[in-house]
Amino acid sequence: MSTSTLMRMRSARPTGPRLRSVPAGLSIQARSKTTMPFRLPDARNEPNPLYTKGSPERAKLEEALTKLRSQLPVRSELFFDGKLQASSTSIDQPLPAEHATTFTNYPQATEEQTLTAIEKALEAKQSWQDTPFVDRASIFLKAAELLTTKYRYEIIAATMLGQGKNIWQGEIDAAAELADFFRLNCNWAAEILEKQPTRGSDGMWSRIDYRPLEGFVYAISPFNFTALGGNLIAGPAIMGNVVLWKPSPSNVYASTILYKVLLEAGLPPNVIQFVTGDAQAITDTALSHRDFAGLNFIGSSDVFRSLYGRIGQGVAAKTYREFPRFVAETSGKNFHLVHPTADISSAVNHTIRGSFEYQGQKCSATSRLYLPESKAEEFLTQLKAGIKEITIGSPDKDLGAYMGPVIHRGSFEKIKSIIDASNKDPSLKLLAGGTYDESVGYYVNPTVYLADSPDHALFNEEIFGPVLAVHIYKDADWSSVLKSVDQNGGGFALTGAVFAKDRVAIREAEDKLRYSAGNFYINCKTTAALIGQQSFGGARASGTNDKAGSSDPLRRFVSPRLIKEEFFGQEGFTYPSNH
Ligand SMILES: NC(=O)c1ccc[n+]([C@@H]2O[C@H](COP(=O)([O-])OP(=O)(O)OC[C@H]3O[C@@H](n4cnc5c(N)ncnc54)[C@H](O)[C@@H]3O)[C@@H](O)[C@H]2O)c1
Ligand SMILES: N[C@@H](CCC=O)C(=O)O
Repeated sequence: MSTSTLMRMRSARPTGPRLRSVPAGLSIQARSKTTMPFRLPDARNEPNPLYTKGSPERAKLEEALTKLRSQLPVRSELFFDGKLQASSTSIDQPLPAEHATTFTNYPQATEEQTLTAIEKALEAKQSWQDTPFVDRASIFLKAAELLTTKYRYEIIAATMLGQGKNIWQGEIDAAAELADFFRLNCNWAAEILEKQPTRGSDGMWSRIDYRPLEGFVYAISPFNFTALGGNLIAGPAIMGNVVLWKPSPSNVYASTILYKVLLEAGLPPNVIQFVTGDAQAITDTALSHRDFAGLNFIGSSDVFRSLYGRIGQGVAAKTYREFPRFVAETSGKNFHLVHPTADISSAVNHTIRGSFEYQGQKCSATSRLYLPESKAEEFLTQLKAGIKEITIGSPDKDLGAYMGPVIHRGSFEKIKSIIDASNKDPSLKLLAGGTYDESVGYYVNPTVYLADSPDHALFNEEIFGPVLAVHIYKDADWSSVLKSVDQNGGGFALTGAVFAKDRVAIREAEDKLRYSAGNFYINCKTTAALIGQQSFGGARASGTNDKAGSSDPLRRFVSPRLIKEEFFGQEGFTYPSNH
């Protein structure tokens, strides 16, 4: 064998670590059609106007609310195959604040329509995945701009009336968080596309082609955040996937606006199919399809369990071409654990917000509170005083109200039955609320029970309403209360917070509660993770913990292909050691 042949052979094998220089996060080459490097706008969070009385933003929002009121009931859409679709049946969503008024009616897709939507999405797949990343990203960046300008007040108003949110809750959800998701998903996608092998050898180049999944992604969104539907579709779509989106029946109208904004921003109509109607029927059709490739779900754990089981059966029966991916963020039973050294008034304020903002209808809402005996009276006195200041009212007729209605009759009935049973339970002491009023809308007063036992059902069932369970522990029992916090919570592990000044106590809580919450907060409430700063998700029964608000879930919706290319021909097949 000639010397030159040996040298070439060696050069085709790894010669040790060698870092290729990757331009610091800037130069993303789209897979096709464009070779221009580009830089995405820096990741940022949308600023929130304050909406104080008399401010220009408040005036614009009031105008949008008045206009929306005058149009009720508004029509939600069924949109697939590039156009609005007719439907022979539709369902009414009452206004949560006034159940006698219909907020919207939304069409119900037939099985045939759902199938057509899937087929049309699959037809659009090739051209969407061939669309350069720069163009896909640009559509979502433009949609964020439209949402925060032209459509800001319209979509906030829709979220306020349809979901029963006050101004602040509407703003942080439907304008800010939604725009953050559209913008930051572009940055996260870029982060993934840039992840390329950094070790190389002379004579060859290895690279990764981040392929979208081969089939379609099925996105199912919950009622409580307009932004979450936007995130469930945006992540997979920016990575080049086509998506069948089934919005929540209790968030159809705001989701319709969101969808139309994407079309206006230039999204080809068949990339995301907007299919409304019966959850089980649409899901049956989607999960029976050979091209079902991934589920992006946010909702309750029980629904996810049934979907997981159903997909498992499909996998066992070889229904699908590929093993479907799932990303699912589900329920919580979230705790505030207060140490004797805590700043009590701060912990009280955080607890009021965590438990009662948006009527406790955040997956992250605080619903378990653990107080040390030495500070319990001080804490509870302040808590009760704070609750007395809480105002409740219609999102648009009483703009100053802190709380509004819960979402629908099903939710109201569930909370009401828990309150009725708790009011009669001798092992519970009612500290605040315990009342509700459905004469006009689905209103539940902020409610607090003190429980004899930390094992009571109130510490273990997700209520999804403004009901807080309190347990008082002896100061000396800090270690055993940590155990109780971990072991209760209904098997969920979404969010939790410790309030303390003592660093040793904080360290102990952080260590002992390592698996009790996917988002663990120190001296701040369990709600309000800020996209891009606090990625979000829980394990155990709270979901797959893929951390919404980061690049992680996007990685689930790509199927990387490793490409290795050699630059020299192979001359001979024997090894040097053969000679
Ligand atoms: N962890 C998170 O990030 C997060 C965020 C928001 C909400 N949530 C959870 O979501 C729940 C509240 O939202 P919700 O009331 O809309 O939840 P839900 O589970 O009732 O519904 C969620 C979605 O699933 C659909 N669905 C319901 N039954 C179905 C079935 N049998 N088959 C297929 N789809 C079905 C609904 O139509 C909706 O689109 C709470 O449990 C809350 O904790 C979690
Ligand atoms: N990410 C939100 C909760 C979303 C669930 O409802 C929060 O952190 O409060």
